[in-house]
Amino acid sequence: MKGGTSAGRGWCGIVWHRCPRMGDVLSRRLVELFHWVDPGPDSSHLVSDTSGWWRDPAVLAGIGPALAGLFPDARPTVVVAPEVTGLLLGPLVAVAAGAGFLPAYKMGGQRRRAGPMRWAETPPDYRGRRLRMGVDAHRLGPADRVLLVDDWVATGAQLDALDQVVRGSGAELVGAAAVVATCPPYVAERLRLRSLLTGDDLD
Ligand SMILES: O=P(O)(O)OC[C@H]1O[C@H](OP(=O)(O)OP(=O)(O)O)[C@H](O)[C@@H]1O
Repeated sequence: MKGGTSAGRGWCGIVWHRCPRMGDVLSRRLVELFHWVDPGPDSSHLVSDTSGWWRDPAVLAGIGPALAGLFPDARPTVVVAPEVTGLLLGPLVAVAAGAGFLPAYKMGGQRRRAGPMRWAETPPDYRGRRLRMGVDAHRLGPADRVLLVDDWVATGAQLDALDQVVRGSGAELVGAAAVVATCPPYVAERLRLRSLLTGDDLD
C-alpha cells in the first residue's frame, strides 16, 4: 500500500468513531508498529509496512474485538472482507462480532471460483485499477446484515464495489470497519465507515 505519498495522507480532518479504552490502547500499539518505507529512488511513493501488526500477539488478539467494537449495536450476521489481507483480518472481526465470514475475491486472482459468484466493478482504486470484486452468491442473501472489513481504505473503491455486491444480494449493509482510513470524508460517510486510525495518526 497504499498511496502513501505525503499528498495522499492528509485527507482526514474529520472526527472518526473510536472504540473507547481498549480501542485507544490498541490504536497506540498499531501506530508504534507501523512504518512508512521508502522503496528507493525509482519510486515517488512511500509504502506502508503493516507486517508488525500481525507479528504482535497483542494486536492479533485485540484487533478483531476493536474493529467489531466500532459497531457495538450492529449485530452483523456476516463479515465480508477482500483478499488478500481481508482473509486474515475478516475472520478475526467475525469471531469477535459473533458473525460468519465471507471472503471477497478479485477476478483474475490466483483462486479460481467454482459456482455462481456475485460480482461488481470498482472505480479506480488507490493503484488506478478497475477490479471486479465478488463473493459466493449462495452465501449472502436478504436475511443478512453485513459488516464490511478492511485493513486500509484509501479511495474506498474496493469497499464501494462490495457495497454494490451486498445491495445486489438483498442483504443490509450495517457499515464498514477499517484499521486505517485515509479516504475523503464523503466516501467515509457513504460507506458508513469507522476506523481505528486516520492518515494523520501515521504521519
Ligand atoms: O481504498 P482502495 O483504493 O480500494 O484501496 C484499499 C484496498 O487496497 C488494499 O488491498 P490490495 O488490493 O493492495 O490487496 P492486499 O490486501 O493484498 O494488500 C487494501 O488492503 C484495501 O483492500
